[in-house]
Amino acid sequence: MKTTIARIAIRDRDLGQQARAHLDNLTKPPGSLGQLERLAIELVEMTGQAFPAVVPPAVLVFAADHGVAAEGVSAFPQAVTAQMVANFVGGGAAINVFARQIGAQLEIIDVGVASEFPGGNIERGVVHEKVRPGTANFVDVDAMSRDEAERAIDVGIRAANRALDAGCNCLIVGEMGIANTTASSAVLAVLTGEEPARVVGQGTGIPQALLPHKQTVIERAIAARRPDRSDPVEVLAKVGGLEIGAMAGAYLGAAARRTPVIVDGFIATVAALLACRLCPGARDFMIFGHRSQEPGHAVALAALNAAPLLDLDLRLGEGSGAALAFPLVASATRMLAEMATFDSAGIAGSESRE
Ligand SMILES: O=C(O)c1ccc[n+]([C@@H]2O[C@H](COP(=O)([O-])O)[C@@H](O)[C@H]2O)c1
Ligand SMILES: Cc1cc2nc[nH]c2cc1C
Repeated sequence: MKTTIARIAIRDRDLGQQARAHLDNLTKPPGSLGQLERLAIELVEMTGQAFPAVVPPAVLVFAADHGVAAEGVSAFPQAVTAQMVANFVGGGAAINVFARQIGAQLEIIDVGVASEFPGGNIERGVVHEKVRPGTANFVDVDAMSRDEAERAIDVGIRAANRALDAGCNCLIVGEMGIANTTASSAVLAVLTGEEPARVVGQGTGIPQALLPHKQTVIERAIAARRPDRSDPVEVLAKVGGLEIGAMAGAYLGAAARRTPVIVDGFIATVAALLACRLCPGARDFMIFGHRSQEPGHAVALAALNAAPLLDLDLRLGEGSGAALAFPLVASATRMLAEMATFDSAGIAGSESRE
């Protein structure tokens, strides 16, 4: 982790200025492509390329279980994590559909699934990087040890490096883990100092009436574990999750290689906040794909000063919202590279008006 963080450089603002000038020469009123223009400049600054490439993208989905599921905080049983991993391998989940649509390489990483995969161990189709078979119930004991938290982050760094070594130019990072909205809310409450009441939500769809119970579970855990909010690895170890750590690692890995990464929904954004607390410079390489319906997402986005590209009422996870945002990111790069300039198209610019 330390060597990866040490490699994270700042954005190339000078090249961004040149991209601004180029954008203003393209055949459109200056600024008329709005946020897409800002996105294009950000991509230039991130990659250090005047004409950045984001294809092909890679989707990384980190799966893990959570001991806190035993508190009855999810609408679904823990076994669904392993069952959904089997579904990812079979190609039938939403992220499979969207990854195929955008021509993405898709990798599923088991960083801590607790239950057996249906039909036995899945040898092919899953990268086996299990740090431990699920976290412990953090109401009673720490979710994991500090060493395990660091190993989970390293799993994510390795996954990012594999995708980039394979020639992918943009990362889309997602997760699967029953009860991970409880862990994410706990991490977010600690990192931001917000009341758990402000960051708790229905996750997979628990009834409104169960929200006070979920909130109490988070409050009890934070009171018992007392994580030091200035130590992100400790927060992850005490009240976090293995896939949350791995996602944070993947963002660090992308940033270290100047590669844009599209952040998905609530859990993914809490992991992004964790990565930024480990290394503030990682923020410069993040694009926020969508605004999740989970109420804590707004808190996490505000903590990162982030404005997502889409708002589609999603609350799925898996990287689905980030994958849906990818075509916009690709459009920004194609606008830069393929649009004609006023000169090349023989069109009068606004400055030639009498
Ligand atoms: O990405 C989101 O914003 C999001 C919001 C709510 C739920 N999820 C997904 O639902 C699971 C966690 O929900 P829960 O209720 O089991 O904590 C996990 O697999 C996530 O991928 C994801
Ligand atoms: C079916 C199902 C699919 C998911 N994908 C991400 N989280 C999920 C949670 C459930 C329950």
